[in-house]
Amino acid sequence: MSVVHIMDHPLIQHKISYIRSEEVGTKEFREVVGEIAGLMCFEATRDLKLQDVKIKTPISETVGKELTGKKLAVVPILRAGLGMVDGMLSLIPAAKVGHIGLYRDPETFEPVEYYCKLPADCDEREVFVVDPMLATGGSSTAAIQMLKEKGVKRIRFLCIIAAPEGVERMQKEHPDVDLYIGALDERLNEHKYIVPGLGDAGDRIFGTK
Ligand SMILES: O=P(O)(O)OC[C@H]1O[C@H](OP(=O)(O)OP(=O)(O)O)[C@H](O)[C@@H]1O
Ligand SMILES: O=c1cc[nH]c(=O)[nH]1
Ligand SMILES: [Mg+2]
Repeated sequence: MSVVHIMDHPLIQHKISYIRSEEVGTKEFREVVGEIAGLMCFEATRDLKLQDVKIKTPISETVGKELTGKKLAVVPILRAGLGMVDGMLSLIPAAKVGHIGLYRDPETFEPVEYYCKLPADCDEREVFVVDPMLATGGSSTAAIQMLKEKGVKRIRFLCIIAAPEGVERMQKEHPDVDLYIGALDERLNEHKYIVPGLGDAGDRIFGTK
């Protein structure tokens, strides 16, 4: 069964409360989403593997630590996931970036695929899938399935707000994918929006409504 990490860092909680407000405009919303993504990246990379490295400082020789193991990739689910990419890359700048385009059909709530471009060696990388919202779980489970079909073996999923329904579906369909969740909300409404949530993350990041 996957591990569900709910972020308890005060800065993450504070920033999430801030962007929930309908009074926060596009510029600030986008900036703070990026900041939250950076802080969540810090938490989601805690278990990356290290190896010893010899270093000569201006004072003496010593042994330090450096990252080892698989290379990394960040894969945003378009559009809203794009808002998390720069924050992730500010901590893991050598990561490659793939894109998966999905939108949720407003009638059926099923994900519709419209784009997929991944690093050629993505099957050799640890992949961080990012999307601010995990609602029914349709989009994230589909994106992760697409990555698995390309041979990706180690996947983590990061979202800023999740509904219990989405978490349950992710754990059922992808029990090998650990979840990093900024805040776990109450439920979905009749339109499958997260309550209390923050509205439509893509529209708020790009100012399309
Ligand atoms: O868990 P689900 O029920 O699938 O809902 C979550 C999805 O819905 C939103 O995307 P949306 O379809 O609004 O596309 P957008 O990012 O282009 O706005 C969100 O960014 C997720 O991708
Ligand atoms: O609450 C929700 C649900 C799906 N997508 C969003 O952007 N927000
Ligand atoms: Mg949207």
